[in-house]
Amino acid sequence: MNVIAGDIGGTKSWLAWVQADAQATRVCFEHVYASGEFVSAEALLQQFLADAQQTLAPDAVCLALPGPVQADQPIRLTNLDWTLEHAALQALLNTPQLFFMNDFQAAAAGVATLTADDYVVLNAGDSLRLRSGNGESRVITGAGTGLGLAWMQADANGHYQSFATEGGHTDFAPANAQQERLLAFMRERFSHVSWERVLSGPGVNQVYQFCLHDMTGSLPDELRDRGGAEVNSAAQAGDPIALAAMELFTDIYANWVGNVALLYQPRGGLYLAGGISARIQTWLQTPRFLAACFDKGRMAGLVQQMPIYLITNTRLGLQGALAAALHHRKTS
Ligand SMILES: Nc1ncnc2c1ncn2[C@@H]1O[C@H](COP(=O)(O)OP(=O)(O)OP(=O)(O)O)[C@@H](O)[C@H]1O
Repeated sequence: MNVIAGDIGGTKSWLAWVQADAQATRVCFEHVYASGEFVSAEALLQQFLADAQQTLAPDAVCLALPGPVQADQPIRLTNLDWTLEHAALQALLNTPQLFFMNDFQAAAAGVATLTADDYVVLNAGDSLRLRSGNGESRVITGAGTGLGLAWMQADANGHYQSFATEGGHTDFAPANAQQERLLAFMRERFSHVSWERVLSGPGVNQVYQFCLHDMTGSLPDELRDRGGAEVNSAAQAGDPIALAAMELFTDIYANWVGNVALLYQPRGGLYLAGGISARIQTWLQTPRFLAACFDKGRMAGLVQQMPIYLITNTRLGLQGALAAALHHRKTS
């Protein structure tokens, strides 16, 4: 059968046309598009159909979307000015089955497709004692254009079902005096300061601006617009303000990961994904990351038991959307 799988993001959209049978899957065409170059999902998919040059109609299409997904309702994306209408897209794609799912729910579904080369261990936790993932709950979170979070629970057959959340939009909580100053700085700019406002590409820029203001007392216009990639490379080049910003970002990322560990107790694994995580691998492997992650007072020992993995395979969301489409076809 012919399947289109897509991982739609605020920055990039990754689409693939795949042929699958009971034995194997074969990628016929795959491409990563810059989301901002398209006015709508329709425009993006029209371009994809033209590029893929397939003659048959797809039997199923699964699109992973950044934002809350509710059946039978138009879907507004969180960090992209697109609204997706199920019926209109289904007609455009000429498919009998079009599924929408949350992007981190898809990333969660993609965890089952990973091999040992696709992730690194940040904290071994009790995974060896528990023989990792044997029916234990798992959770996946990560910073990209936004901050995603989904959790997974194994069913009676050992197949992990994934569940979306909008946890990235919960209230940011500062863990120390410096972070309290950051919160005050951000409250002047946003009516609601969520974890995503801090832990995302735009968030790296906010943290950098805060450090600039906090350390020098001024905020020159020419230094305001430094994106995640620019701040990260300036830090590596030794820029003291960018360095302070990346350290603060790493601490706050760790605080969030520690919170997620306490909320879900994911003894099957706490996975980090998202476009930023793999790109800041060196920061996540510094001792300060785990130190801040475990800094949970009387519950520090509990957080230490959770295995924490950094996923380095950037194709995760696409693989998850494809796995979900194939599983759905099999069970429907
Ligand atoms: N080297 C880097 N260091 C830190 N941040 C980076 C780096 N390169 C890119 N980014 C940030 O990563 C973000 C893009 O993340 P990602 O690739 O996950 O995009 P996306 O899949 O479109 O996002 P989402 O699914 O969250 O909407 C951008 O905001 C960018 O600023």
